[in-house]
Amino acid sequence: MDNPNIVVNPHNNLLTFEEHFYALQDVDEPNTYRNLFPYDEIPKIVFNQRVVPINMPEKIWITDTTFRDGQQSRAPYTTEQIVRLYDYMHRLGGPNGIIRQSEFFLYSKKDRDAAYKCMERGYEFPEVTAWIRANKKDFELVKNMGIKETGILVSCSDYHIFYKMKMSRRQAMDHYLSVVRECLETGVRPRCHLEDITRSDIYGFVIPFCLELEKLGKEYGIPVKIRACDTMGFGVNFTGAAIPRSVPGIIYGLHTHAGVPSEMIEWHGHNDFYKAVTNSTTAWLYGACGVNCSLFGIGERTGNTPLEAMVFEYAQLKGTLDGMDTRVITEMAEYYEKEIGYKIPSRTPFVGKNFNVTRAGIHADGLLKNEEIYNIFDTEKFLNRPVLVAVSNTSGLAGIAHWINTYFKLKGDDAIAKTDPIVAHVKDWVDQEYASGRVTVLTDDELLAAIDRACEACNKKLAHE
Ligand SMILES: CC(C)C(=O)C(=O)O
Repeated sequence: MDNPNIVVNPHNNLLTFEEHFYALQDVDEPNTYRNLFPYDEIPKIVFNQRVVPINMPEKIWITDTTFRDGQQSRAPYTTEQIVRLYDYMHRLGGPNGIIRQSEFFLYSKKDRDAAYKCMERGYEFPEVTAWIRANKKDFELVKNMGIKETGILVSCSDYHIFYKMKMSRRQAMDHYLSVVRECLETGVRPRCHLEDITRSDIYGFVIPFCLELEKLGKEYGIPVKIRACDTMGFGVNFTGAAIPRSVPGIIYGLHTHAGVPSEMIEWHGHNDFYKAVTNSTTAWLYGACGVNCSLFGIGERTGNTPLEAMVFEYAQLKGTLDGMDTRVITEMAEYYEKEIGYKIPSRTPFVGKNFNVTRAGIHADGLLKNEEIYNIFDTEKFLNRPVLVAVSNTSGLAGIAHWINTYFKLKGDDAIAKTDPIVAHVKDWVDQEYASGRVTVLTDDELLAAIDRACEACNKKLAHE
């Protein structure tokens, strides 16, 4: 054989090198990786010291699952709410389409109406894609609606294959391939959601399966997307950690061994171990172009990767926002709280009420001297959210002065100093409040009233002098 990349198997079929080495391992018993996931113990992170190279694609992007995985975990949005959020996402993602796609259920008429209404907006980005039952009728529906891509569930761990689907790996793979073929026959681009990849047999199932998917895609001239779903949030990004938990290892395997181009690899994370954001960033760094996110991380259990977080990860990695308008994030948060009625936890980065609010007096003193000392970046410029000091028993004169300056937008020579008598008056009142047993922070209205009283008192004093 001249070509060293072609191998002849015992049945005399010509196999590529990868197919030969990564043949499906059709095991009799499920591999549940009991050493990693003992179930009656906390899952383990093990290291095999295999290190794979960083390989960030030149173009990276975000895809959105707010209306699919995000909606699975809450009461359905109304059509108007979906369209409004979609409009916001279009503005946030900017003209370069950094928020590239958004996926929609098409099960009910209401689902389809929402998808239609978003498509009618005529935006190039985010492209509307589908999530459907994997059968011919639904592929036809996708096609007839003019949608080019649909998600298809292809669960890949033995937990799913053996326990949920009650199949062997071979049966599962054949079943998935026949469904994907049907999709390709309709002319719709399949996006294969490899559910539970972080508990799957990467070499024994995932890579052989992806090699077959690649072949199918080539046969139909339609590239097949691979979405690596960290369904239970088990992924880790530590150097030298072993697959299937290693995010770098999984992305490397898909790209290098299964030959999936970076543009066709997407990571879908969950936050069960607080790692959704960092795992998604890792997926970018090791060769996935796409990370799939939901707005504010709202999704199953602990949620998905928050979309707004990846906007800032993008900017940090690329050194540019590439046209994204981050101020829209604040508008979305306000809309979400006022119109949808969801209270964003106050400490949520970038959007929570307190994300850039400092309370301790000593910090407030620093802020008053130079706000960079206690603010992550110019949050007023990028999020329309000036850095704030909440007034409490520990705020001190500096905290109260900062609150007044921020609230009344007093800058430069107009700014009030912590030595101003008005500040001292307000502080006396604050001290009395806490001395009489108060434990909560002061509200804006209470502070405004205290400032009015302080101004009156100072004016009276001036009049007497
Ligand atoms: C159901 C699948 C596709 C998913 O969203 C996940 O694995 O989190």
